[in-house]
Amino acid sequence: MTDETPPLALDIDGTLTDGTGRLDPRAFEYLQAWDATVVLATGKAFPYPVSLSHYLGLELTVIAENGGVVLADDTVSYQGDRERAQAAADAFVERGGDIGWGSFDAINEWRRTEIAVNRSADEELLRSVAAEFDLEVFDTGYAYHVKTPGVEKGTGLRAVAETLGRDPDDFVAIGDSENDVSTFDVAGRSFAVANADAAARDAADAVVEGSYFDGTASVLESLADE
Ligand SMILES: O=C(O)COP(=O)(O)O
Ligand SMILES: [Mg+2]
Repeated sequence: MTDETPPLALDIDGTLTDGTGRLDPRAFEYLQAWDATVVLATGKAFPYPVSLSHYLGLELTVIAENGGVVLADDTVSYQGDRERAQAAADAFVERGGDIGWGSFDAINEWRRTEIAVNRSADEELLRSVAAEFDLEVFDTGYAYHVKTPGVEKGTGLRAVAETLGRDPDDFVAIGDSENDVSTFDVAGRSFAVANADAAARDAADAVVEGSYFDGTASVLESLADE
């Protein structure tokens, strides 16, 4: 490795997981050995990336809820209107929609800034109700996220970089879906894994050959060889 190891901004679902949604065990090996900041940047609620960072032995530098929650250097900030998202979700259910996570909703229980809906839901109805509440819907391939427009992982990455005293351009981003497009725009270099959706593929500097963590591992290996 010639240059300094670059800091990473990594999506979780579809990027650190395998095709069945489970965390690829190699993620532990690669990320524990990474000699620079690793930011987990996810659509999942705050506790998920915090727990994962904790058990990876990483500093808690986290972007959760698609940029709704940002934690760096022991400072947390929240962006996005959960109450408005909740009102939209309630209206969606009133009109016959189903949030779809069952009776204990672990997906939204700790969510502070948006609402996530199972992809089995009626997408057309969800999008029209969200629009009535001036909210947008992101489809990550894992959930529909009913969120405040302008709240994005990329804005979160800018905030993290500033807190850490780094240039956002120093970061290498890897992801798989439309909620990673803003991260790709902010980071200096960006890679979509082969399972990525069209939005992520178009926004990335490069689309790698491997899917899921195979693709991510190939990027990390090539960065380590630079
Ligand atoms: O929670 C989701 O829908 C997707 O999560 P991700 O951003 O880590 O892929
Ligand atoms: Mg993803």
